[in-house]
Amino acid sequence: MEEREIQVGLLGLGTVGTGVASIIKHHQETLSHQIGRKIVIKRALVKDKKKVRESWLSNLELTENANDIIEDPSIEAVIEVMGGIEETRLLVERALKEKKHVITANKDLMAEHGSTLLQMANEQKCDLFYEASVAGGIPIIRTISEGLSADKLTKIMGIVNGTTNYMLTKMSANNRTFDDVLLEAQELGYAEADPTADVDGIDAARKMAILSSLAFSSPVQIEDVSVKGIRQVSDVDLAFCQQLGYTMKLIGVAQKDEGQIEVRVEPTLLPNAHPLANVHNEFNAVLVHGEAVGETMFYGPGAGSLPTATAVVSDLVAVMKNMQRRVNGYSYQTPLFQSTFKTEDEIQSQYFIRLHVYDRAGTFAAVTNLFAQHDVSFEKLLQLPLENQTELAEIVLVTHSSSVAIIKKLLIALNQLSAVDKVASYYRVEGGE
Ligand SMILES: NC(=O)C1=CN([C@@H]2O[C@H](COP(=O)(O)OP(=O)(O)OC[C@H]3O[C@@H](n4cnc5c(N)ncnc54)[C@H](OP(=O)(O)O)[C@@H]3O)[C@@H](O)[C@H]2O)C=CC1
Ligand SMILES: N[C@@H](CC=O)C(=O)O
Repeated sequence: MEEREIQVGLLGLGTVGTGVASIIKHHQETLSHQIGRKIVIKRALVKDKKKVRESWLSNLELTENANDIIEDPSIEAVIEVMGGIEETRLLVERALKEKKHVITANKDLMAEHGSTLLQMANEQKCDLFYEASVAGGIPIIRTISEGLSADKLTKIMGIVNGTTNYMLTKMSANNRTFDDVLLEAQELGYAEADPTADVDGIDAARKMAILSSLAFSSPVQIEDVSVKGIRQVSDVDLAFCQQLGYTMKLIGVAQKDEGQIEVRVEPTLLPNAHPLANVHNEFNAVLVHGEAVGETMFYGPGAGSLPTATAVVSDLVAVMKNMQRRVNGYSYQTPLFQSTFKTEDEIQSQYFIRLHVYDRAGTFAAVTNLFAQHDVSFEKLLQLPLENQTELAEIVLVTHSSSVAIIKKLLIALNQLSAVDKVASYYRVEGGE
């Protein structure tokens, strides 16, 4: 090994791993200019060495045995881009015990085991950085933990999953089907190996747990996040959204109010003029609100090989700068305060509600009476015959802000009303009042 080299081990050489290798190869000059050392990938762990890979990767030494990286004393930093939780956790723990710095893009791992791993890294005087785990190429973790560290953050609201944003964009603008656009997002390398986590909102929920833990200095677990994915979003919902002047996005919201936290992820309607309504395809954006700074917004590609790899390699640069200063082991702040979580009675929200009703005299009056009984007022409204049906019609409305608990009671009562066939769908509306 040349004296001015740093040897790193790659755990994984898929979409992100290949991007990391590419950046290290093509940006070597810029990187070594910053850190004074050349970065060399000593070895990459893969599942299947025989798999056909891009020809320029043929110089990389591949292994199917993680020990070849974890137990190699010449490797000073390990980049984990293989995904998964349990097997990966053991590898990361072993790497830290071997006093190797770790960089990971794995939000599943960090949302589940982040605090334990960070504590371990701290004890071992090793860095554990995870910028790529949230919002791909947007440096949002460093922004929250360093750039805005002087402020008291009160709200984070964002699009933090590239796959579902890509899907909703294509479904809304091009009338494409869910399965068709999901396949395309997989082919483009945006989706997880198992895309269930993307479409069911779990990936976004993990990212919101990571962001809110940092922003509010409180431990937020995945179980604390209320989650709904985009599976049930229909072309009819998207068409009504457009008619009423809204855009549907999978939105993550985390807010802290008088010590109480609320974190959720769900398909949400935004007025078309809302900044997040204009974030399309695989792009992500995060609005961060602080008491002193007011509102800030961060935008960029949320998934994909090179954007994500940029975050990973920037973490490696941070590790190497810390090595030069001998200050490794203090990766971002660790949660300090315990918080309580808000109940549905304490959360106020607007809702879009679509009903299938029996098309007869008195139906509309029965529906509006029920809204009045629950003290829920509404403004926007469409009432249309239901396609291919003689006896059913569709009522679409947007409520004014009400407590979520009351809206839920109203939805149950609507389902029981004889004038109503069913509540066809309902979504939260953000930024509308
Ligand atoms: N794709 C993206 O846009 C983003 C991904 N991430 C995260 O980055 C990580 C990697 O994602 P991505 O690159 O898309 O995943 P891929 O599925 O494309 O790549 C995974 C790589 O890890 C290897 N691997 C997987 N499991 C094992 C195992 N048990 N033993 C040895 N090698 C293994 C695979 O080997 P082989 O090549 O032989 O199959 C492959 O090289 C995940 O945690 C993901 O959530 C984060 C932000 C964005
Ligand atoms: N599957 C994820 C990849 C990046 O985290 C996404 O689509 O956002």
